[in-house]
Amino acid sequence: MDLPVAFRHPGVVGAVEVESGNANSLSAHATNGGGGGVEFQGKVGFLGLGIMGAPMASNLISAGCDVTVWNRTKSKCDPLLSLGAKYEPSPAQVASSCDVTFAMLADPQSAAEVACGSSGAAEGLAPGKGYVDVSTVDGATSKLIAERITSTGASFLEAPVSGSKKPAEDGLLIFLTAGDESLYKRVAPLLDVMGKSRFYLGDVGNGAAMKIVVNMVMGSMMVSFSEGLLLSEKVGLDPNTLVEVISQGAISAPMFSLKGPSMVKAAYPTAFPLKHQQKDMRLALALAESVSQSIPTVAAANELYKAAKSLGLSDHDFSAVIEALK
Ligand SMILES: NC(=O)C1=CN([C@@H]2O[C@H](COP(=O)(O)OP(=O)(O)OC[C@H]3O[C@@H](n4cnc5c(N)ncnc54)[C@H](OP(=O)(O)O)[C@@H]3O)[C@@H](O)[C@H]2O)C=CC1
Ligand SMILES: O=CCCC(=O)O
Repeated sequence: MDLPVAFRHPGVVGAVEVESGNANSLSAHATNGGGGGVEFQGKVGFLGLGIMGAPMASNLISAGCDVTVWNRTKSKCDPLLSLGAKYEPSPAQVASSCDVTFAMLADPQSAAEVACGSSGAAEGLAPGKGYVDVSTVDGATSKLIAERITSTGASFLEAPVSGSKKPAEDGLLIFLTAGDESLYKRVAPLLDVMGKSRFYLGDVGNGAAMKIVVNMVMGSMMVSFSEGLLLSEKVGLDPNTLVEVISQGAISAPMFSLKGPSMVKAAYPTAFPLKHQQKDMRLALALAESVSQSIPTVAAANELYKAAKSLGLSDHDFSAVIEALK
């Protein structure tokens, strides 16, 4: 297996061992909002313009890329078209008119349908083209998509992202890539427009697995934090003070400081939809089952996300899981 490659733009502080930024990424970021300068020759397709896809595509346009978009609900293309994007009426037509096509879809089913279904991207792909799936899916789905894409002669990279709505808007996502390494190198300047760091993890499935493990930790942390907020309040403490105390200690995490104050007010403005977090807990449980790894905390947390979904909170932020404990 290839060694993981870590990259981070200079000046971004983080916990991982990293290489210094390269000229490509700097030029791409330097031109954000100004146009021109991204060291990528060719047309870029973008399929799926939800909470994440829209700002990611928008950043590519702002960096001067020639972007063509498609979304199942066509009206979501309009803001991108007003920024200068082109439109094609199917994933196949986007893939056929572009050199590299990105896809940011809701779940394994939609990612497979958009890539492999009728009028799906594969129908428009050919040798020399690339397909980069940035959705969060399981490894089996990613491998199925990879097989269909590569059967056309095109190359495939999975590249799920860590980071939510705001990092997507700010071009500060973390890409967890795996698959065709030459495609990885070819799209690196584009990943650097949309993200602050990128990891190359080897064979298809490794990026998906890394993303699922990260999100299962996040989902369990959110449940534990929710329990703490409610318990502190029940015993007469101010939960806002708990948020402040946590922020100063060893378990400090941006997620707690960012979401805690609104959770105390029972407000859950959507950055990461709860239904997607529950999907990721489900994918984590299946991944763990496949290697007989016990993850009882994730199993318990998943039950709360399921309960929150049945309370009608699917499209709220995943921090709304606290409601299932009330
Ligand atoms: N939000 C976040 O913080 C993060 C999300 N992710 C992952 O990124 C992916 C996208 O998330 P996000 O943008 O938040 O999700 P959204 O729910 O906002 O967007 C989902 C996208 O998938 C499309 N879609 C859903 N079903 C189908 C289908 N059957 N056929 C075609 N298109 C379909 C939607 O189209 P339409 O507009 O027509 O509904 C929309 O473009 C998910 O896998 C999620 O887990 C990863 C990191 C962070
Ligand atoms: O998949 C969603 C991840 C959200 C985040 O990393 O903040």
